[in-house]
Amino acid sequence: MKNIVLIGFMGTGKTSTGRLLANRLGRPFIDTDKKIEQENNMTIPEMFSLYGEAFFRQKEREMAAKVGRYTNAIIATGGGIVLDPENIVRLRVNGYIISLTASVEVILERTGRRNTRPLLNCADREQKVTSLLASRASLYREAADFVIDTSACTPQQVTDEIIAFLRRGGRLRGRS
Ligand SMILES: Nc1ncnc2c1ncn2[C@@H]1O[C@H](COP(=O)(O)OP(=O)(O)O)[C@@H](O)[C@H]1O
Ligand SMILES: O=C(O)C1=C[C@@H](OP(=O)(O)O)[C@@H](O)[C@H](O)C1
Ligand SMILES: [Mg+2]
Repeated sequence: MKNIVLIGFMGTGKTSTGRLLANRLGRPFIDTDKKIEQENNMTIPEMFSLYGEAFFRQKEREMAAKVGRYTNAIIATGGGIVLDPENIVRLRVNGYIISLTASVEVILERTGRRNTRPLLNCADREQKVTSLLASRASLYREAADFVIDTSACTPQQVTDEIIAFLRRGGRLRGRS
């Protein structure tokens, strides 16, 4: 079976929805960030501060190539996976690409709880989210087989939508 690959901005719920979806479908769950941390024995904030963002992006590229060869898995990616179009090419070979979106307000609320995202470790988080989102929104949209706005949905409802998408045979039927 094809992988289900969740893409989207930080705080759209890729990690939590992916885990829930995998549990519900009884399929393996992989979070690329978590796997990068485990394989390098270092957290992402440590990686950014010790070696810089470019180092993390290289690890992320290698991880996209690796998990792109899996089958049957639910794969939650990091929000920057779309920055290299080759990552999407590799993830699409065996997978449906599902983009989760959310409003700036919701993203700020969800990412404000724990400070684990180095890119949002700044004075003006709202300005940062707004500008990063503006620069990435088209990348998420263009990569997606299906788009789900999670702003007013629980993770449970988002997984329901993904399961309905799969039951339709992964065919796009309008984007919500
Ligand atoms: N649909 C949702 N509704 C409410 N809270 C959510 C939803 N999805 C995720 N969250 C919460 O938002 C925070 C960020 O979610 P996470 O899954 O880590 O997002 P991502 O992996 O896309 O950055 C977590 O505290 C999580 O519990
Ligand atoms: O958007 C980004 O560039 C990033 C998103 C993070 O993952 P989440 O989207 O799961 O928060 C993590 O990969 C890293 O902090 C960089
Ligand atoms: Mg995540």
